[in-house]
Amino acid sequence: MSTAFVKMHGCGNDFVILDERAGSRALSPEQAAFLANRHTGIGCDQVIAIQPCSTADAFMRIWNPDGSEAGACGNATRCVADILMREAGREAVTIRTVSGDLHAIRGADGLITVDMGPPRLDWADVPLAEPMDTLRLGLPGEPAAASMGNPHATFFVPDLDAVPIGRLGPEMEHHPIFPQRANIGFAHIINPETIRLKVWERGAGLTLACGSGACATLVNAHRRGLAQRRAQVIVDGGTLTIAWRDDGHVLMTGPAVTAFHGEIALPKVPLAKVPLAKVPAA
Ligand SMILES: N[C@H](CCC[C@H](N)C(=O)O)C(=O)O
Repeated sequence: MSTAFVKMHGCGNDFVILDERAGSRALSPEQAAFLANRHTGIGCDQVIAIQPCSTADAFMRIWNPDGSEAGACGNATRCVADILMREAGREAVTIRTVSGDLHAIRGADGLITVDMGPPRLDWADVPLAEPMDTLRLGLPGEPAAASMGNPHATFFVPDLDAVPIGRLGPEMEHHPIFPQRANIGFAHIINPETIRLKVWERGAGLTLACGSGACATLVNAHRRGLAQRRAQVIVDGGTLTIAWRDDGHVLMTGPAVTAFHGEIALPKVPLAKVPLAKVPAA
């Protein structure tokens, strides 16, 4: 029996999105890894399931290519919002995730703004393995840390292209200070309203964009006095506008693009652990 999906991306951060509202399928981690694999499956940075929800427009689940589940995915949230808005003929929807309800609106320019909620800045909420100042972790490079419903560390660097991300990324992703691992952002402050960012994503590797990473980076940059409360975050796949509102909520604005629709036969039996596609050294 084949399964319909839609392939979408936000600034090149790409997704396979399954609509489970007709009948819950509850993907296994192995099936998610199969779908995400760029050699043996469809290929994407995250697999997304849209599921029924009685008190929001839909529930959204997020899997990384290694089969791990995540509590936030900014770029995919815009894509799911686009689907729901088009279906309902509305320009505003609410998507529930394990980290809370996310309100999305479409602007006159067609870009989608998601209220990603407030950042979590206490060490226990990132989470970190021990009490620590999240503004400057006691690690080489002194990254800042924040959660947007998923853990992020931000390294501020003078020259982004000189950073050995292929080595530092996985090293920090798996550092024991991050009991749930972490997404590792490398940010260069061009000016207080413009930041260039690359993210080694937890469970996915280097991606062309990371929406929750852009939010965490703006928050951490402002906390360090390096950026205003609103900035353009330039990622390899495009530009996101991030604003940390005075009420503490972080707004992320950017595109949501449909690449194609398709069908695939989902293997029923648990698959042997699908090898993570080798992430090209940065
Ligand atoms: N790898 C992330 C999930 C996807 C985040 C990213 N694609 C975004 O747009 O926020 C994690 O494990 O927390």
